Amino acid sequence: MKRQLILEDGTVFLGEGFGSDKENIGEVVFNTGMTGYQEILSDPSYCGQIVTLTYPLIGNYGINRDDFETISPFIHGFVVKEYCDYPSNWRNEYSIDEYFKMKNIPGISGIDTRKLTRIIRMYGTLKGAICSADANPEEVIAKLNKTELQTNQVETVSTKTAYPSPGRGHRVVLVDYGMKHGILRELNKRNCDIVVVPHTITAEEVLQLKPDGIMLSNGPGDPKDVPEAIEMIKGILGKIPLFGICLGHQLFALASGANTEKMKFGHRGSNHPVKELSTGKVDITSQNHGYTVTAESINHTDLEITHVALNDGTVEGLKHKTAPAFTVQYHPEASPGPEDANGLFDQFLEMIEANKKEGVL
Ligand SMILES: NC(=O)CC[C@H](N)C(=O)O
Repeated sequence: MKRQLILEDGTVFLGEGFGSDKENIGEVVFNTGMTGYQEILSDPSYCGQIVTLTYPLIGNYGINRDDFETISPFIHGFVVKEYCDYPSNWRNEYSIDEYFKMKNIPGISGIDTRKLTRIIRMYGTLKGAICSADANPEEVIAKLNKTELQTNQVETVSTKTAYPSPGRGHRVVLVDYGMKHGILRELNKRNCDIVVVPHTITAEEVLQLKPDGIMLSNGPGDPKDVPEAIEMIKGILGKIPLFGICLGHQLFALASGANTEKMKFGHRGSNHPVKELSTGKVDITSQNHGYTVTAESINHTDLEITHVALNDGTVEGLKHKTAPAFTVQYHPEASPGPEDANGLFDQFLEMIEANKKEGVL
């Protein structure tokens, strides 16, 4: 079935539909990862976005039971060059087409994704619609120009109630702003006694759980749209060791008095080099973000930049000068992508242990 991808700048692409035949609007972003489409389509940080993949062949290993990053995806659409309807892999359970039909997500194939990516790089991320082939482009463009994109994505994706993921190790409160399962897997692997909590949790409620540490998860949207989270972080900063990833990193920066800004087209892919300033060590990292912490805004805070992106020099890691707290813009849990930065979870646990010892003395 023919379908269209229409962008707010007036570009119209004609392609073949797969998945749901629903019409969807979203912010069109590109991801340069060569594998890992299942983790990408199920990462809640893409809530409200239409993702195009620059790797040209998508779907060849299907969808399996084990690689999801959330139970139900929040992505608004998938745009690919060549779609494979006959996946071949021993773990394969569904084709993307079958899976997207179940989850009511539209996909479009046969698109020149290289051209689309160049448009996004020139223009910046822009609004787009996946719609039927007989939709009138002018009407769709007018609608795109009128439509305000969602700003309550964290509320949409965060858990509504707290739940435990018990272990015998350190008690970690994991705030779910749109948490990827990869973060939970890493903490489980290290035997943490985890309580996953909603984004609305207050500082008092966090402290009542008597945690040894707090983790701020990744999540969708603009960090400035989650003021309750910024307040909570201000209330616990310095009281318990803190580790934040991606949106968690941005929220930590805002709570510490720094600023964030929207990037032109963001970082989304599995091979972003990041340098640790204290050692000069470079990690290849998995990334997915459209906002960044403004480097100059750090000067007036108690924060220190620990990591920078080698591609564009943007802030990739922060630590507090006095409180036990550090955060990264990239994804040490990978899923998908390289595991170079996985040791940051161990650093978090070492920080918890050091903090406990200090408490005893
Ligand atoms: N993966 C994330 O947590 C993304 C953070 C934020 N939504 C951004 O786009 O920058």
